[in-house]
Amino acid sequence: MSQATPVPDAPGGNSRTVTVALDQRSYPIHIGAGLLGRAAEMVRVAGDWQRCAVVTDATVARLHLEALQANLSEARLAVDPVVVPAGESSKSFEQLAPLCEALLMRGIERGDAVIALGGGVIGDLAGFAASILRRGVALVQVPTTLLAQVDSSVGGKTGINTPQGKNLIGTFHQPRLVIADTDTLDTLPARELRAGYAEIVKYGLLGDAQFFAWLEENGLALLRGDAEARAYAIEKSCQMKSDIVAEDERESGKRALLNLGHTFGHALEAWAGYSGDLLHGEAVAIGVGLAFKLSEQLGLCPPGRHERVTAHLRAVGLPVAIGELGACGRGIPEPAELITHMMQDKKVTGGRLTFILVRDIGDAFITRDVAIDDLKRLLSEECRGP
Ligand SMILES: NC(=O)c1ccc[n+]([C@@H]2O[C@H](COP(=O)([O-])OP(=O)(O)OC[C@H]3O[C@@H](n4cnc5c(N)ncnc54)[C@H](O)[C@@H]3O)[C@@H](O)[C@H]2O)c1
Ligand SMILES: O=C(O)C(=O)C[C@@H](O)[C@H](O)[C@H](O)COP(=O)(O)O
Ligand SMILES: [Zn+2]
Repeated sequence: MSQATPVPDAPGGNSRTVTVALDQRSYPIHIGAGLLGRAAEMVRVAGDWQRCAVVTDATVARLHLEALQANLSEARLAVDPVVVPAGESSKSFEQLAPLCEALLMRGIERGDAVIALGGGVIGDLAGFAASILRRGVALVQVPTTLLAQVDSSVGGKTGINTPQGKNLIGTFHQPRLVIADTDTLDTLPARELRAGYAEIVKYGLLGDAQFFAWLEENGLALLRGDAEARAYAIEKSCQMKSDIVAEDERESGKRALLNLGHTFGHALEAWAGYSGDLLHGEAVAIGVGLAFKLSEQLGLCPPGRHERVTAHLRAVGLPVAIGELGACGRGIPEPAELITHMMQDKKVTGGRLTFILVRDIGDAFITRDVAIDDLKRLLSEECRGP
């Protein structure tokens, strides 16, 4: 279990700390209110860095950069921040090159750190830049979306998208510290909160039926701002992800469970052109629904589970079926188009697709045994519209 490794000092107060246990590269995830204004003390404990360059997006810069930058400046750690445009399209070669050059221009050396302040887009992009800058500089993740606090800031996957597919160019580069200030979620739009919630539901579905049942009871309160429910769900999600990453850092086996819903979801995002029409978490929600539907159709999972899972996702306002995509104005994808995108998935081996399917709620498994005809049957039913 990841809790076993000694943790660098926790910030105290009402915050909670989860540790990702990776021997010498273990790191803490601090979760709590008001942590942005105390970041420098945590940064000082995590590493002996001379300077820290904050990378953020334009929206987060407007809302949350000042609190972090002022605190780093007081501790004489700050250089000028680098601000990139907000949105998924920034996870691109077009943004990566100027970002790397901007970091070099600010004199970021091997003994310095990059701080990713923002959602998963900034975490993945700045994390990738940190991993290749001078062949690797330290990374601190300061996630400001629910999705980033429960998922993308943890585990070290970094990367960018290309027309060929999601995250096909990237690295594993673990952060040295994660600071999840739950106050930042107060400014997050409801749609973004729901998208992050989809990844929380994913944890229950892949490995903890009781957690899913808790979400059925408490999910709406969490989304409406219940601080205790939020903190619990963030900690629980980080703990589940940390345990898996500690066992299988580079996804040679078990880590692929974290991809539940993503084989479908990433194909849908590529089809939507990485636009704001379909958020990552929304694509994952649809993908999770499809994983349960396929599992039921193949007789791998008892009947009724797809209904229960999609009922909950629908109740919190997430899409659960490809047919619902018609509403975003792009029409509905063709099954063949989706299969072409799916064939670019990083889990494809020897030309065979890998799926994360389920025996039940809380019991996911990895399989290469889905026949292409079964997939085609599912998609041709799904791509018909409502
Ligand atoms: N590396 C991983 O393990 C991992 C895991 C899951 C998802 N991801 C990636 O994460 C990305 C999605 O991340 P995301 O959902 O955080 O999207 P995002 O980073 O685009 O953030 C969503 C939107 O919210 C805005 N925003 C961020 N914080 C805010 C705040 N506190 N208040 C108001 N607005 C705020 C952003 O400017 C953006 O417009 C995808 O690219 C996905 O592939 C990576
Ligand atoms: O950390 C992981 O491992 C995950 O799979 C988490 C996913 O939620 C995330 O979207 C990840 O970026 C997908 O990874 P990929 O390797 O399929 O690109
Ligand atoms: Zn994801």
